[in-house]
Amino acid sequence: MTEFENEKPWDPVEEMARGNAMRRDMYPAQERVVSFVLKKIEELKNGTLTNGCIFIDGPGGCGKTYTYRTLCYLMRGMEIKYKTSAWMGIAGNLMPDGRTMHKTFGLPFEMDSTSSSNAKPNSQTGKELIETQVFIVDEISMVPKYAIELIDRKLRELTEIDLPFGGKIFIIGGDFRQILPVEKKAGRNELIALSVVRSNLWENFEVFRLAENRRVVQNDEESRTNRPVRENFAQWLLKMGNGKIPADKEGYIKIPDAVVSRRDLVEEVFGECIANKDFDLLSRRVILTTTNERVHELNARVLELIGDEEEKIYLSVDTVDSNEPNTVINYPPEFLHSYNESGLPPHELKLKVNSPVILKRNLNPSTGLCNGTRLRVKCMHQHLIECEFIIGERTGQKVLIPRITLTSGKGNLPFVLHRRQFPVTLCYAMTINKSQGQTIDFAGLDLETSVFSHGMAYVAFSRVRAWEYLRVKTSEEKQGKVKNIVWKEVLLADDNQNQNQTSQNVSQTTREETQSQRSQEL
Ligand SMILES: Nc1ncnc2c1ncn2[C@@H]1O[C@H](COP(=O)(O)OP(=O)(O)OP(=O)(O)O)[C@@H](O)[C@H]1O
Repeated sequence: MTEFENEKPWDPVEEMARGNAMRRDMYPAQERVVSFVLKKIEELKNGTLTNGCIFIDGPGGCGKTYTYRTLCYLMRGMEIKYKTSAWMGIAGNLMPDGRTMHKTFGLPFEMDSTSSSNAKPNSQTGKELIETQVFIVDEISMVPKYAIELIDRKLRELTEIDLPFGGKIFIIGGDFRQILPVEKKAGRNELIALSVVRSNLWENFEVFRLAENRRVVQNDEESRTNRPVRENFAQWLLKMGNGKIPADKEGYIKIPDAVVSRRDLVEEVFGECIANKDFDLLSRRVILTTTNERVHELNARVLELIGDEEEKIYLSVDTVDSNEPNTVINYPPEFLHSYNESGLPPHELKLKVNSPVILKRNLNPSTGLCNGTRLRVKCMHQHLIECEFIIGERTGQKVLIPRITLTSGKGNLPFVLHRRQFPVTLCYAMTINKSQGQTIDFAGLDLETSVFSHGMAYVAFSRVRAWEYLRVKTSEEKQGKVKNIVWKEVLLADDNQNQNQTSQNVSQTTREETQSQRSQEL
């Protein structure tokens, strides 16, 4: 049920009370965002709004989602029509009525500067976009600027109002210390150019900063007793994200000794859970690594270690869709079955009861089944897999996963491959890129092969709430050090300024080292 469906399941008075209760608990920077948005809503209502663009900058855990949720409840109370979305379904799912941006704005899957949305004035999407007064878009660092520019053009066209985003209130939030838009084969300059901060629209956004990490210092007993250590972790993460931790000339930074793994990482992360058959604990632990090949290796190894649990192998049906009549001859089934790409489940899907799996497609975002949702296998049938949610509000809730037909990504093969399979893969391990937006109880970071892009190390370290939930495997050569790539051009001006102040203290060497790191990446 969304904002636009007839029978709203909420009562505006209750929602207003809920929003106000959350608002009372806000820290001052969050409150400033809410007051500003409410002022903009007043301007919108009395027809004086000329620019409703707002950016909420917040490192992970600083309460962006909490702020969006508060705003949504207040807007429900005020009967203001809003839409919440994110680039990835998993992030959209954390907000009330959250959807993917593709669904919300009718975006095409492949985009460039000339792309257009399929939302026509008379279509359902078009009508809803016209009616919407406030948009909230999360995880903005992953969004290519073309998407935002396309939305701006579409809203101007639909509303016939020549103001940014057609005179709507357009709130974006995120953290540019995190991974940037993913674009195959794009280098540093191209990725930076793709970022929303490089769009002409960027200058319209009023910037608000949230800087208190509320995830690491929650109001529970554990956080209260460990508060100084937790705060130290939050500050270290921020310094890492801003590129303020001194690095050696290859860009490697020292990490605290206590988190360095000196044993086999798989043993260290999963050994005890496997020995105790504690599958609940096990499924909430994940090893994060840099490449898909390494993910497959690690998943296979952990599955092997889990002794005699019931196992099933599901084989996919792979077919080719091409106008080229010889395709089937050129590409025999063995070749199709051997094909793997990150968006597809494998041909041979080997699962055990209690294995954690991750969804590869948005099956039903409104029920929490998004690309990136983590589940635990409970029962394996021939045509269905029974799973339960591992984390979040739905923990323990049961769901049935059917087989579906998935299609290979555009341009990856000279033809389109259709694979009929359960849309899941094992997730004892996942790539750091895939983990963006996930909260993980305990993470092993497999950084023997170093990270290769902006924000990867920061995303990996910031998935957990405290130092004690991390184990990091570094390379033999760089014992106790990990590579930290920070492209300062995408950070906001103040972060760079603070950085400059700090780096004056840190010494000239750091700057030279960063320069050398940059030239290496280029
Ligand atoms: N003012 C607040 N009062 C109480 N709890 C809060 C407040 N702000 C945030 N929190 C809690 O802190 C935790 C982190 O907040 P939240 O998920 O909103 O952060 P975030 O910035 O969206 O993080 P991420 O970018 O990693 O998703 C959540 O459990 C949230 O409920």
